[in-house]
Amino acid sequence: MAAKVDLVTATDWREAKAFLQGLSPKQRRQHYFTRDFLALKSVEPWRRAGKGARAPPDETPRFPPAPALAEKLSLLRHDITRLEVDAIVNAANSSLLGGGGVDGCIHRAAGELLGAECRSLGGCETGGAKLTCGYRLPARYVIHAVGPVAGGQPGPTEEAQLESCYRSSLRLALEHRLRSVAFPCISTGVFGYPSEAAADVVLRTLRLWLEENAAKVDRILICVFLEKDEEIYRSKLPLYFPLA
Ligand SMILES: NC(=O)c1ccc[n+]([C@H]2O[C@H](COP(=O)([O-])OP(=O)(O)OC[C@H]3O[C@@H](n4cnc5c(N)ncnc54)[C@H](O)[C@@H]3O)[C@@H](O)[C@H]2O)c1
Repeated sequence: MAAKVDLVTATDWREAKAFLQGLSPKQRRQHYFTRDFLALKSVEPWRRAGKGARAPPDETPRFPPAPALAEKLSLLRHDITRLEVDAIVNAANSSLLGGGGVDGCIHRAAGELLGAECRSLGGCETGGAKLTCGYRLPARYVIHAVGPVAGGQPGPTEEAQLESCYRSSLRLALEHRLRSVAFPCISTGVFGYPSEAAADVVLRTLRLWLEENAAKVDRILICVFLEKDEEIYRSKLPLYFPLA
């Protein structure tokens, strides 16, 4: 077992990462930045939470019902830094050196060691993703994904880059045998990707990905922050993950 590390004062991210990776889930809880975390078992799968959701009356489902896939997906409105999952995805920028928005929240909650490990990564291209330890987060890992800067007018390139963020993040999760991954609404804040258009890209991507990989994960969580995003996803989920 690696030597005990104080995550508040430690300066060596490699030592801290090795220490955390050697801890049981129960032991890790002593190092969280918050006591107010949300355990995965407290988050309902869409198969149950979506019972009352209705698609817009003039729209028809784009995929057939797939209850088994709806068991692997969750929608929740929460602060992503408080989710106790294998990985949370960060809406980063190509420097990976932090910033504002959800990026700022994640770096503040994880602590200085997250920035130290990010500095060792040498940035990340748009549409790509890189993995770090979660440090003081309840999430074991952070997957830093770089979304497109859409500035309100996404074209085919930005749409493909947004899809690539999700696929790259999920590929990393499988490579590291992570079974629960929470996504924020990547690119829909400062990067200006319209929320409705982004939700269509996200839900189509997650539906197709889960059709191929459902057995390899326990849960994919869409973690929105704004009420408007919760409403958008609740109205679009029945189009991509119809329950009957
Ligand atoms: N000055 C800066 O460098 C600066 C300023 C603002 C944002 N940013 C960030 O914004 C850029 C990425 O843009 P983006 O639109 O992909 O990201 P974003 O602007 O963080 O928005 C992405 C989504 O995350 C949501 N969000 C914010 N906080 C949380 C939270 N605690 N939990 C869950 N969701 C949350 C937010 O409402 C939005 O729906 C990056 O540069 C990143 O650093 C940077």
